Amino acid sequence: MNSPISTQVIVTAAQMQAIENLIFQSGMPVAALMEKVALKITQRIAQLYPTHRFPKVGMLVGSGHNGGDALVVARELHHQGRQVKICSMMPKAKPLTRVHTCHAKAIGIPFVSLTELQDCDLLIDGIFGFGLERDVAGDLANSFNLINSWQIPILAIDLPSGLNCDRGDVMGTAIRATHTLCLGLWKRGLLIEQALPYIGILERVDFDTPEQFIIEVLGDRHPLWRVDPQTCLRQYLPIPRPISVHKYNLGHLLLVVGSQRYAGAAILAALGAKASGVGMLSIAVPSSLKLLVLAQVPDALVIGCPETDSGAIDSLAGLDLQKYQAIVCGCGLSLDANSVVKQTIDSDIPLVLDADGLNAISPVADPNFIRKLQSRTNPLIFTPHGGEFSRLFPDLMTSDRLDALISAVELCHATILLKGARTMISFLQDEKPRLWVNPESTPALARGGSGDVLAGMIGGLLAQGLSSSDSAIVAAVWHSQAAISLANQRSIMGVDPISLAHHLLPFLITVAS
Ligand SMILES: NC(=O)C1=CN([C@@H]2O[C@H](COP(=O)(O)OP(=O)(O)OC[C@H]3O[C@@H](n4cnc5c(N)ncnc54)[C@H](O)[C@@H]3O)[C@@H](O)[C@H]2O)[C@H](O)CC1
Ligand SMILES: [K+]
Repeated sequence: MNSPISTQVIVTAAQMQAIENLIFQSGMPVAALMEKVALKITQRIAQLYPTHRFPKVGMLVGSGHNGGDALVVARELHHQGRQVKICSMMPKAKPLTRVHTCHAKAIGIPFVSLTELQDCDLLIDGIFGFGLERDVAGDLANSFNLINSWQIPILAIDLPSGLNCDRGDVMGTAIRATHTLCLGLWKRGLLIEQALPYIGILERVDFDTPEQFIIEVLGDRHPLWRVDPQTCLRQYLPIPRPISVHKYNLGHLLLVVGSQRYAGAAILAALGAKASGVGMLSIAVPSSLKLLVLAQVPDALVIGCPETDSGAIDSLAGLDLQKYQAIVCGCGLSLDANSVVKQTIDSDIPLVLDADGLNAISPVADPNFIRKLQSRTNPLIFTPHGGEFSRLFPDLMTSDRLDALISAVELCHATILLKGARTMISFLQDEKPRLWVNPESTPALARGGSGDVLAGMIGGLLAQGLSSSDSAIVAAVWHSQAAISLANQRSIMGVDPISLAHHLLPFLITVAS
């Protein structure tokens, strides 16, 4: 994923502070950086919240440099003609915050009690940034709850006050922002699902963090990265095709999918795979589903397999798995096809395991089986949602999502795509774990069948020669961006999986233009 490092790296508060210290030690004054950051915040406020619609702005100011940022913003907004009021939320302040307080008073900005901010059109949250040390409690917690009850738009500087910068959890209570301007580098806690209800729309305000300082603190094998969706799609899609290429050189993908109970999943995975542009698509289904699937995907080679009494695939007898460039196994398979799943793992062909393909191997606990997974020479991709992940790795879900995912990857050496409001993809790179967060999605995707489309897309990209990590990341970004685009056209209720699959390619044209 080729973008400047500062646009993609995810850091903890301690790492951000260490990078900031290098900036200061090299000669940049703290006050100068605060001015630079605050001016950029002010410019963004002017774009997002124009004066004619948001004339009265209330500043919530804490004791640290987050409060200092807010005071510089207050000064600038005042000079630009807004009606600014400031509420100092804490009695003491750091020296730099104190001098900005004095200046703001001297130029006539009123300092008021909290309740006097209730008539504002916009609130700026500069109470805590990455310096939050303990739970928000007592009167301060009551103030946070009061602010949240007002229904006034709130723009949070760096992060919503009360959110843990690293874990994204609420420390006591937190401000529910409508917009968050993350300063400098992406903070870990802002990319964690439980923080989402507090963050609103998330943006990063760049202040030209020097790359050498980032690398000095993070090293060159930093694990946590945020995908830039537009860059990712432009870099990888559409997959270029030589002018005289043959369909057999564009990958042959096998889907091992479907059961009488879950027939639709086979079709949805096939539609996702088709959109990937894969050269040849074969679909192994229980024989009773063959005509149904063929009618929906006439361009695929549909293979009717022997089936169990319950209508699941009984065996892949007669299929030479070695002739495929990739296999997707699991969508709608049911739990009666477990032996088939084992067969696909034993084949050592690049493999995507989804849904019942994952349930068939849950929990991953037997040391011999783990060794078998580790010793595969070809890519193995797991695509669990949270529930499937917990069943796969019951001992790991106790820690936070990012840590749990990295531990799972270290355990079984697979590429794992953990689905959710912030889908994360982790894998080993040069034997070290790496994790990418897909930062944009839509709740429109919380719908049966979305995951089947995704699994097919990943398989199609894998069969065409993308690495396992690139296949998973590119498919996740494409899937979610197409869903966002479709939701904009048809509302959040209109993103059913068939429509989504049909929208994948038209959406791609809009990205390229
Ligand atoms: N490189 C950058 O990202 C820049 C960051 N800036 C801004 O500075 C803040 C971080 O500032 P800092 O002073 O370290 O911390 P805070 O402003 O978050 O506040 C800490 C302050 O609050 C006290 N405190 C902590 N927890 C509690 C609590 N639960 N209850 C009461 N009081 C608490 C603590 O003792 C401190 O006094 C960063 O987020 C940016 O907004 C720079 O301005 C520009 C560069
Ligand atoms: K804040």
